[in-house]
Amino acid sequence: MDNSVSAAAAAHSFGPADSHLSPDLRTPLRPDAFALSEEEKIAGIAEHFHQIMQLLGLDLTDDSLQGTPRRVAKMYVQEWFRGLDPQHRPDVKLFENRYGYQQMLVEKDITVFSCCEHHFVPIMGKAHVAYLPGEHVVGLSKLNRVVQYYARRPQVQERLTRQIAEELKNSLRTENVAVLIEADHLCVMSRGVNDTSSSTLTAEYGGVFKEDAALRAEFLRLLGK
Ligand SMILES: Nc1nc2c(ncn2[C@@H]2O[C@H](COP(=O)(O)OP(=O)(O)OP(=O)(O)O)[C@@H](O)[C@H]2O)c(=O)[nH]1
Ligand SMILES: [Zn+2]
Repeated sequence: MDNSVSAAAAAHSFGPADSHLSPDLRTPLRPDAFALSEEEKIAGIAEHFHQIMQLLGLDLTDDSLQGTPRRVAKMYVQEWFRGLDPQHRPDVKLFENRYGYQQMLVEKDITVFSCCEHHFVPIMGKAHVAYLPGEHVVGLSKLNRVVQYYARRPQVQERLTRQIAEELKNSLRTENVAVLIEADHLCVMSRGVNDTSSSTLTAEYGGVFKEDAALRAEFLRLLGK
């Protein structure tokens, strides 16, 4: 590795990528993943995407195509893969449970827009998350933000599901968390096996959700499943 890159990586104030997650759940990132600035990443990706388009035989002087390499690069860095950067990790603040609410809270139909790490095409679907409040409750939007943060990375659905569950367990300070994701994979729909009707369901249950079949059934009933 180039010395200047490793020095910059070492200076990143967030430490090793995903160090707050169990090693088997971390997205595979190199130690120098954050050594380049956002603009340096965009410029580099645009250059490479320009090359891809050239190789496809496209005329990059065409008005409509000219801006595409930079458009794609910005989309990757600022939107599709913004969840790789720990600076975007949501700050999940807890509040004292003054309401004495002890039942399951479900946040359902959270939009999942992710990217298949095998083919770099979209994964689109819904996440449903639930937890049992103890002494603390969380601002509802933080549940959506946690889902979005981990979705905005190259992913497989199994890892995405477990990353969200582990983050919620840690930040909500309870094991009593459930995550269910139903999603369509464009790599299955638009190429290869070309199946437009199948979809993928994954679930992770912690604490009481893992032990209590009736609670899981109640979760699924609240989701209308
Ligand atoms: N487990 C898992 N597999 C996924 C996910 N997204 C895509 N895949 C699969 O990853 C596999 C990659 O397999 P390969 O055989 O290397 O790729 P491929 O030749 O493009 O496979 P086909 O899609 O069958 O044409 C495919 O079966 C994909 O359907 C995911 O989120 N989880
Ligand atoms: Zn794929």
